[in-house]
Amino acid sequence: MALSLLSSSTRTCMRLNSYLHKGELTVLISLPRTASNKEWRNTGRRAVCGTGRVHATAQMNESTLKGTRKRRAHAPPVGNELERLRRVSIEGNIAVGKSTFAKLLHSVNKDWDVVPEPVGKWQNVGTSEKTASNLLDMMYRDPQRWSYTFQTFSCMSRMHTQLQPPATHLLGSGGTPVQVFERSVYSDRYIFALTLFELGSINATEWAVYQSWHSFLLEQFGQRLELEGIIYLKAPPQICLERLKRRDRDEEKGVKLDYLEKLHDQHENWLVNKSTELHFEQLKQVPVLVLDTSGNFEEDEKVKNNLISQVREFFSML
Ligand SMILES: Nc1ncnc2c1ncn2[C@@H]1O[C@H](COP(=O)(O)OP(=O)(O)O)[C@@H](O)[C@H]1O
Ligand SMILES: Nc1nc2c(ncn2[C@H]2C[C@H](O)[C@@H](COP(=O)(O)O)O2)c(=O)[nH]1
Repeated sequence: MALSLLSSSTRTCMRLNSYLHKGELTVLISLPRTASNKEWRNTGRRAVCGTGRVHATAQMNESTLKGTRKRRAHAPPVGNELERLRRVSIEGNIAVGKSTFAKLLHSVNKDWDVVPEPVGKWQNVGTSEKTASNLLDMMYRDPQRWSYTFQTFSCMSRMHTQLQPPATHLLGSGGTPVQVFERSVYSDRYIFALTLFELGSINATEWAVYQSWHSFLLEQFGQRLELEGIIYLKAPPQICLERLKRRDRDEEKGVKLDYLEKLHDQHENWLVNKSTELHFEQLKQVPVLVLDTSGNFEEDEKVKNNLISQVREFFSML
C-alpha cells in the first residue's frame, strides 16, 4: 500500500477520517482543537483554529475497495471543504419547533444542510414489515420496560446520523457549509436518558451501563462526533404542549405538561445555567445560541428575520 503525505504537521494526531473516492483512500487526520470558545471570540479565529490537517492517499487493492465501497457510498469531502464545514445541533423541548426551524434555515441558505432526527427509525424497528415494532410508542406506553432499550437505539441512530459525510452539494459551495443536526448524542444523554433516570424509568444499573458505553463510544469516535455550535430553541413548556397537540402524533397522546416541564429544566441546566455535569471537555466549550421561539416565526416575518440574522451571525463566528 503506497502512502503519500500531501501536507504535514509536527503536532500530535487526534482525529482520523477516511473517505474513499475513485479507488483512492483519503485519510484525513486533524489535530486537536485547543482554543476555547472565549479565545475564538477574542481573537476572531475560526472554529478550526489549532487544527492542522494531514492528508494521506493510499492505493488499495480491489477486494479491499469493494468492502470499503459498501461502507461509504459518498464522494469524499477533501481539503478546504471539510475544514470549512461546521457541525451544529438544534436542541430544544418536544414540539418547540426544531424541525420547522431547521427547514426554515435550509430554505434561507442551501449551504445549511439539515440532518433530521431519525424518528422514523424509532417508529419502525425491525427487519421486515411483519416484525417491525414502534419503539417510540412502546417507550411511551411502558417507560419502565422500554426506556433503556429506547435510549440504546436512539443514541446509536444519532451516532449514525452524526457520522454521515456531508451532502455532496455542500462540498462545492464557496461559502461556509453547515451540517445542522436535529438533536445530538449529547441531548440523548444529558436531556432524555438523564430525565428518564431521574423519573425512575431507567434504573440505577441501566443508567450506569448507559453512561459507561456512551462515554466509551464518544471517546472512541473522538472529534468525528463533536459539534462546533449548539442552537437552543426555547419556549415555555405550555407553548410546547399546545404545539405538540396541534401536531397530533399518535405516540405522544399521553405526554403531559409535567414531562415537558422536566425536559425544559433539563435543557436550561445544560445549556443556560451550565449546572449539568458533563463528561466531555470539548462539549463544555461549545458555543450556545439561545433563541426564544415562543413567537410564531412561521407567520411573522419580523420574528423570522430576527431569528435568521442571529443564526447567520452565530455561524459566522464559529
Ligand atoms: N414558532 C412556531 N409558532 C407556532 N407554531 C409552530 C412554531 N414552530 C413550530 N410550530 C408548529 O408546532 C408543531 C411542532 O413543530 P415541530 O417543528 O415538529 O417541533 P419539533 O421538531 O421541535 O418537535 C408543528 O405543528 C409546527 O407547525
Ligand atoms: N425517551 C426519549 N424520547 C425521545 C428522545 N428523543 C426524542 N424523543 C421523543 C420525543 C418526541 O416524542 C419524539 C420526537 O422528538 P421531537 O422533539 O423531535 O418531536 O421522540 C430520546 O432520546 N429519548
